[in-house]
Amino acid sequence: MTDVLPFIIAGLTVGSVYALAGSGLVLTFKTSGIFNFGHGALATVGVYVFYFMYVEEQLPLALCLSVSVLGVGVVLGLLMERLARSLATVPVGLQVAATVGLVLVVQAGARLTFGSAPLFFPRYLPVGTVEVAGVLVTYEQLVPMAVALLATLALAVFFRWSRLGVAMRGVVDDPTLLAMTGTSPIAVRRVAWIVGSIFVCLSGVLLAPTVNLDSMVLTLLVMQSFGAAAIGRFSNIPLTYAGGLGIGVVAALITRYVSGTSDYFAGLSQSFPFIVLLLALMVTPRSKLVDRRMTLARPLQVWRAPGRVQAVGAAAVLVVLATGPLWFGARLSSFTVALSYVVLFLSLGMLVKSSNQVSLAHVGFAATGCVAFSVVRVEWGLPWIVSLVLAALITIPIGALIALPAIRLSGIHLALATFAFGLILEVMFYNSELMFGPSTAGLPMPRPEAFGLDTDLGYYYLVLAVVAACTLFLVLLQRTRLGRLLRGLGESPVALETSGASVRITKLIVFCLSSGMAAVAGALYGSTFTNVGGLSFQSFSSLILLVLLLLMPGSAPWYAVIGAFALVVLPTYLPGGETAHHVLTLVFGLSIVASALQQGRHPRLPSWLTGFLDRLGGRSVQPWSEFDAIEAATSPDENASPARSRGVAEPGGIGLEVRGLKVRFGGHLAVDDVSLEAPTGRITGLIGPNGAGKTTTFNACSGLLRPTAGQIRLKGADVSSRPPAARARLGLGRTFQRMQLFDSMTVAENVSLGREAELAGGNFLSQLFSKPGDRALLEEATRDAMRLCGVNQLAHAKAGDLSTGQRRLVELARALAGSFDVLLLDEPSSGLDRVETETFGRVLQRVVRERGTAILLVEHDMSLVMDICEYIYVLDFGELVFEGTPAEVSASAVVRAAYLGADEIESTSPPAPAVEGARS
Ligand SMILES: Nc1ncnc2c1ncn2[C@@H]1O[C@H](COP(=O)(O)OP(=O)(O)OP(=O)(O)O)[C@@H](O)[C@H]1O
Repeated sequence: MTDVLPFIIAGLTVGSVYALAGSGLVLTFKTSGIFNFGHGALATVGVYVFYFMYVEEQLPLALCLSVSVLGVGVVLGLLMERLARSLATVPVGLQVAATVGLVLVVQAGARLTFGSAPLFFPRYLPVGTVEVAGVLVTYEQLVPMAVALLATLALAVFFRWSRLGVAMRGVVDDPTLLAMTGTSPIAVRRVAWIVGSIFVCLSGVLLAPTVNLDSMVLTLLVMQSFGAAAIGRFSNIPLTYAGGLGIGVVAALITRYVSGTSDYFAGLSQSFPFIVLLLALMVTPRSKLVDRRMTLARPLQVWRAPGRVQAVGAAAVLVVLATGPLWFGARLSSFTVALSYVVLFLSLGMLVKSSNQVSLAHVGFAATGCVAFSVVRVEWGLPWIVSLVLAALITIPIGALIALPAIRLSGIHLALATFAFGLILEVMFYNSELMFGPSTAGLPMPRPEAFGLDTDLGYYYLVLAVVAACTLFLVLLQRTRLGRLLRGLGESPVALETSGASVRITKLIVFCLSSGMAAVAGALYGSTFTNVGGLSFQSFSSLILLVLLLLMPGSAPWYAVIGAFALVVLPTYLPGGETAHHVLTLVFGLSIVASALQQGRHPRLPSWLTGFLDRLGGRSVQPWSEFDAIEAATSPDENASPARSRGVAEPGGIGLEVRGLKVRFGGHLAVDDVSLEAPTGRITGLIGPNGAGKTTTFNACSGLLRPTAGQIRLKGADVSSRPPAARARLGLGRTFQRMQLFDSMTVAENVSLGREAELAGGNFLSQLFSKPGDRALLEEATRDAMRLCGVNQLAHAKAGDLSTGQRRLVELARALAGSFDVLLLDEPSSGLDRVETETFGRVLQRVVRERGTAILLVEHDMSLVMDICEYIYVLDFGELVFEGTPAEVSASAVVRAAYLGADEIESTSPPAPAVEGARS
């Protein structure tokens, strides 16, 4: 025992620091919904301030501690709250990039101010020991333990008993409600950020004496607290504390008993917190890993130059690059490296820009590709180009491996999982025989020998050719079904899924393609040099790549070209060597933070220029903005056929059946034993006041949430355990109360994707390739659905530019383009005026009459409900309180009580004629 105890105590000490930092992280994530990848950078600021005051200025310890922990904590907390407010509405990639930007700013700022060499950090805690169970424990070990314990206890007490603490819990559950009680959610979050920043600064100052002062090392050490936060499911502070201690102790025991037993385990202790992070993300139920952001991001609208202009631009760039060696001089290899980075940026952009998924493991994929290439080329002796292709193919299964958590995870949790994967790969495997090996010489990366391609010049042209091929591949991919699915996935995965495409398959495919392309980049990069080692592929570089990717303007391949040259070539032209490099890093970091504060908007090109380029490229300016779009949008074409492929269903046949549905959110029963039917050829209403459980019922029917009990049957078959896409393919379509459109796509593309998602389905091949005849089918379905809803004249307008009423019609058209037998329409008329609503009602009646579709309609517009519904169910507080014909519902006192409240109904005499107009 006395042998193990010192390791346990050392583990508890480090674990206490993780616990402290992790608790600060959880506190801020819990209250703001923003996960701070720059958490370690905040600690680093505190530590440098402490160093400056204590070592350089030799000020009293108490003052140094107060300023570096409390003072810096308060200032950083205030700044972070401001940044977090802007991040609440930006896509997750930019959210991650902005907080990573903080790391770049702090790292570059520290190096510019204090130099690049690690600084000696003095021990400032009292020297002495106490004996515990026969083992001497130093004060330096005891103090972090005591501080972390006291801080966590104080936080728990604060949460439990103080008014502000209760408000902090409230701000997570319902910020609007909190605001109504007179407490400002912003003020509450500000306090949370201040407390979180103080915690992490404290953890940094406690950790610093155990390592030499280096901004990168310290930042990464504090990042180890992510594992503790994951154990606390990013929301539970006591569990995070326990997780931090547990990780610290197990890591120390690994150092004692495992690390020395094999080369493969040498990095196990260091990567253990990230292994815990990855495992916790994989085993935590998906429902617990919620996106805590208050407002969901809408994708940013970007102007794209017409195809012809882009082609001319591409040809011009190609000519410049092809003639470049005439003037590159000694920088030729930098340009070759930049070209390999173009491929790396393109591969990351495919994920982040196209499908809104964040990977922080891309440099790891590049490293894997590099190693695979070397093995195939050197050990198997295969030709260069074959080795390049095989490097991609070998890396793809690794991409698929990381895509497995990706399938479950989304948003910030996916970013965390890939971050952990990249770090584990680096720390545990880079130096093993499996990858680059223990020697610093690294792996041989021979170039092709023929045609002078082994010279620097020849190899440059070879890489240029591969880059051109990859770019062409990506451009063509955007025009394929998979390209459209990826855009849909990026903008509204829910819409894609409820239209019939299995987004799991789409995610898997894109991860595989993207990792394969990153492998190509790694091999191209490696062959630029004769030998390459793991140091060239530090996983932290993946974070910088993300920052650059999101800073760069334009669509593929422009952002990749600009990003690669800004990262690799630009520094070679700047005077000042290392200093210039740090200044550039500082600029990148500050720019991404500034961009986040601007909600990710890049400065727009002047409209005269975009107009000129549009005309030059032959892009006709769409008339939709000039004519009265609303009028056009509400003139359904009576001749349009309600497109469908399943034939007309018999009226009164079995459509949707809900049996004994119960949905519980925590302690709240949102839907309580609801049973209803929506037969074919009928519009069935589902009404009830706000919060009655209507949308929850829809979500349970379409498979977006798992009910606590009950059964959903579609056309007689039990679909309760089927995922949303499978239900859609079986004939269940829907629209959403909070509209789910593909905002950067045109109306025609939106509507068409409604049907194409169904054709793509849940099969790899059908997601990758269209069948002959699909195109004609799509065109017909799209045209008919748009004409039916009167949005055909808006066909080329971007969905994101339309009014709410027009967007509702586009969403309906998208649902009608699908071949659904049952349609769930969630408040489809909200945003339409009276005339539009009546027209809308006629469209629905026509669809039901001519297609035999079953429609279940949730509506607050009672005149529309009474006009078009044949049968109505009424929900109140999750329970079905009435059902009947419109006349029976109008006459029902129970229904009026539900809408007006029981007290009011008693005093309303005689009973009101109808619930008409009852709106919430
Ligand atoms: N994800 C969730 N987590 C916790 N509670 C939820 C969640 N979704 C809904 N609720 C709660 O369930 C209840 C029913 O909500 P639901 O959105 O289904 O009502 P609704 O009838 O559609 O209301 P509205 O007419 O305002 O759309 C409400 O009390 C709501 O706050």
